[in-house]
Amino acid sequence: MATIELNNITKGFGTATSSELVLDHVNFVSNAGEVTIITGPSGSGKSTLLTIMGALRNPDAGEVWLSGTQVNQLSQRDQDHFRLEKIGFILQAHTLVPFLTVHDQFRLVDQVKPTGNLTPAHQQELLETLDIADLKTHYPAELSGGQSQRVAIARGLYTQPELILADEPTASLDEARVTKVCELLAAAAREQGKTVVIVTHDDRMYPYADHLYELLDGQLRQRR
Ligand SMILES: Nc1ncnc2c1ncn2[C@@H]1O[C@H](COP(=O)(O)OP(=O)(O)OP(=O)(O)O)[C@@H](O)[C@H]1O
Repeated sequence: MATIELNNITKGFGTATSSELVLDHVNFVSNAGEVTIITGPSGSGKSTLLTIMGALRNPDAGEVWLSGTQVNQLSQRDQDHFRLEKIGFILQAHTLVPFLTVHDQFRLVDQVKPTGNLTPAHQQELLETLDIADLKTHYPAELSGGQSQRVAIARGLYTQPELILADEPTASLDEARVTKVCELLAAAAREQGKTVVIVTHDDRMYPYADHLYELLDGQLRQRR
């Protein structure tokens, strides 16, 4: 069974009189243990596709199947619960809660999802790998773009989710840290059987992907 299966997804934005079709009958499959990268020009709909994949937004038509559940047919409440249990999002850095320290960003996760998260020792190991262990008492406004990004990555992996969906996770990172992040995401797929989908322009990430897709003119084409 595929972990992610999108069937004939369409999504448009616009008014009653004019609408732009961003996704035009898109099909996609990803399995446990795989890293998939989706690339494409700015504005081609990559983030829209990722948010549909993560049940953050519903398509206009088509089916979104995650781990055998058709999530776009669930109620809002059941979608929320599904996301919490199964999906780790690594979105842009501004998703950090501004009034919580780095440490408390994780405590908040513990409050909403009390089970299944990394043990304190594994959390510490993750923070050290990402070189953010010394930043626990800092607030998001006190972090650089790259530091915020690494906190968001750690928070996304902390819940040990079955599906990891990342939007431009390396945009503010230098070469060495890009390698670290890629190794972490690849290890989550290959060693822990997670399904990892990354939207990125960053060609430094491409070597880590099992499959590479390009989104262009509403169509998703497999490049590799
Ligand atoms: N909520 C929305 N309301 C109206 N239009 C939207 C909305 N979200 C996205 N769009 C439009 O859909 C198109 C695709 O946007 P999206 O952010 O998915 O592209 P992208 O490929 O991720 O771009 P980038 O690489 O620049 O982040 C754009 O034309 C955008 O203006």
